Amino acid sequence: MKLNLNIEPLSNWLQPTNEKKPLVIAGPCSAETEEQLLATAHLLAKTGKVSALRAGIWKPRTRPGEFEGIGSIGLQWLKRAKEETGLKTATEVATAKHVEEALAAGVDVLWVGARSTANPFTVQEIADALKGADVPVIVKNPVNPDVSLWVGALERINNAGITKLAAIHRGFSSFEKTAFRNEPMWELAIQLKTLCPELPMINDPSHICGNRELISYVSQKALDLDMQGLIIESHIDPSVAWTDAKQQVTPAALSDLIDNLTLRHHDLQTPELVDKLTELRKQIDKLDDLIFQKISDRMKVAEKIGEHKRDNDVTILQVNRWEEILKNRTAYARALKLDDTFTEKLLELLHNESIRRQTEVMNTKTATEA
Ligand SMILES: C=C(O[C@@H]1C=C(C(=O)O)C=C[C@H]1O)C(=O)O
Repeated sequence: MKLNLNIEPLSNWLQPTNEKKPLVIAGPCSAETEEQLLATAHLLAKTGKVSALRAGIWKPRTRPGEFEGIGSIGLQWLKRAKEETGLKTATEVATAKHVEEALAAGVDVLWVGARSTANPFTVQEIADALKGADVPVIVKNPVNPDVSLWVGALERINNAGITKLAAIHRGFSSFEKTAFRNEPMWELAIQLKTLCPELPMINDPSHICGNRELISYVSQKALDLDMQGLIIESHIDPSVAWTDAKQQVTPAALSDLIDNLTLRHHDLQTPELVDKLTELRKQIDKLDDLIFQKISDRMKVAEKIGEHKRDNDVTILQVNRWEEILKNRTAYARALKLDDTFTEKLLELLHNESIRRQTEVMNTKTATEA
């Protein structure tokens, strides 16, 4: 399936400040005071590495009673920051009223937050308010790992006539506690990119990481996955930030971080390098064929086991055997330098398919019964 969006290239509305560096949108999680926003904006502009200033004006907070954003007054601060620094401005909108006010105040880029993307009513309300406007909109992934909701939100906004469109990958809520605040689940960003290769994708390492330490690793990985830009939270003094203090970086730290990122080419630069890649890809093609032949052989044996079980009234699932396979194969694969998690996922896929095939066999009548 391909996703048919009518979109303009990112370069039509936002460009990196330097072609050797990624596109960067940066700024505080929240606009707190006019002084904080202007001081941060000036330092960010001075780095020469930032194309747009981000700041939350209306903040969706999980629990009531926390700082819920400075509100409409912040739009005037953004306007002033833009006049003084020349940086474009970006803020989150979650209601029709936010859209109207942000457009009236001349905000350059609007983004739809993860909680809004998860709710089609909210996205439709935002889309309706955007009708007739020629403003860039970036849509964060939904909080839950569901690419359809992300796609649906992009379609609703695009159907409202917005062609300056991009996606933000900010990671997904997960039940498991990991090193990340939001699990990157890179495979979902890859899925969206595969559905719509022309859709610009911007990574949000601040919200994926939840702490400063991992930001450069996640940023580099995003660039290596061919994402076009980064949106990074930066505060003049993160230690006193009213929101997300742990994940914000100073403008100076942001500047160092960008200096240390490598922007790789999308394509190889010479015919010799292309030939080398083609040769290696031929090897991959052959190996993939062999893998699938072996998987097919394995499934045929599983079906024979299924027939044997059917003829002798034995259950398909045999937990002891399954556990033995998991243990032995993981050890075998580990010795071959394969990652345990990868091996377990692969074995689970094989086991599920083996069970599905045996279920079919079980429920097929034998020649004598028919
Ligand atoms: C094939 C069998 O049936 C099931 C499938 C297995 C497999 O595909 O390896 C292992 C154990 C069973 O849950 C079996 O019993 O050996």
